[in-house]
Amino acid sequence: MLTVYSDDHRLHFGQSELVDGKLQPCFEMPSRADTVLARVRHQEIGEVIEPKDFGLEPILRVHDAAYVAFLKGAWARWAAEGHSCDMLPSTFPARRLRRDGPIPTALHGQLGHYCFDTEAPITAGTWQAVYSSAQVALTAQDHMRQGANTAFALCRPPGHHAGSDFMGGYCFFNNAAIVTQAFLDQGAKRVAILDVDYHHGNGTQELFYERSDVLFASIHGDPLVEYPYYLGHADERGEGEGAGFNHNYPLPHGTGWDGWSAALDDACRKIAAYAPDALVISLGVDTYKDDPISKFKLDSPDYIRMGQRIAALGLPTLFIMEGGYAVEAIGVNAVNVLQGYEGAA
Ligand SMILES: NCCCNCCCCCC(O)(O)C(F)(F)F
Ligand SMILES: [Zn+2]
Repeated sequence: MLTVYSDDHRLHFGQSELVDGKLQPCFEMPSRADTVLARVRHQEIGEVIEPKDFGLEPILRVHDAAYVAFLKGAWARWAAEGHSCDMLPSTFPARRLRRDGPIPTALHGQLGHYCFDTEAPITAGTWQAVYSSAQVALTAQDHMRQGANTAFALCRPPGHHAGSDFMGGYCFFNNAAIVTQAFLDQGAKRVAILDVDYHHGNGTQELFYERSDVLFASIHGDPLVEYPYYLGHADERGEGEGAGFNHNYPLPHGTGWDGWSAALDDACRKIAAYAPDALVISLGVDTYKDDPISKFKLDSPDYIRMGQRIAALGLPTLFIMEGGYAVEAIGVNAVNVLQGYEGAA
């Protein structure tokens, strides 16, 4: 299996996230990608290549142009105002404030408009890192366009919380959505996205919620008790054209393989019935029992089983790296999925 990776990810290293009232070091750190890459190489799962540059166009097929322009120019404006620390929002358009009114011209006003939380710090290198992360995903997708049946996009920063015009939860560009749209633009009729990250892929859901050419299935911590809190319930089944093409599997804290895999089996049944031309996996491994910010109980052998069940669908499958914060185990767990998929584990 080909892996696509870019060293540009280390240009993004937020120094602080606001958690429990305190600025704390970011869990989403460069060593995450380094550890996965080391395991890819150690297990010799296949070639590792750098991304090609497909430009902004495929990104703009998913993300709002004003949002992309904001992201691209944000740091320079922040630095010009004399700041050198991470750029984080402090004011948001909550209910009954005008969310679709005039976008403020002030930097802080724009920042709150384009963020949904205080967990996507913009730094000097963030633009380059997120641009390259999207190119990593697009290069893996291009490998499949050329005939490969699978590929692994070792993306960092992750993407599944990012919507058309907002960032949050360590995410800026929705890599899984960008490659999904690329498959469709290249002639695919239907694409399924299976999000196995511990957190609901609210951004991915939002992007395809009213469409029937993308089926979205997500297995995640119940939003009643888990981030992102405000999307990811089982009654969210899609709207309009998209009704019936969105499947959420919210699960309680403490869920282990038995409960988790029951949801996986149901999601796989729905994906099989949908008969997509391609399957995109938002591969987060923060479902791991020792993950510092998550509360499921999967263990490393379970990730092999996860890969095996995904393989049983017999679909062209593109793996997109999302979350996972037990850095010592993220390599084994992510690559276990890939090796389970390939039957090599
Ligand atoms: N007290 C709640 C803290 C929640 N902090 C934000 C968690 C973000 C999770 C990001 C992720 O793992 O879903 C991604 F895949 F996008 F990286
Ligand atoms: Zn996550």
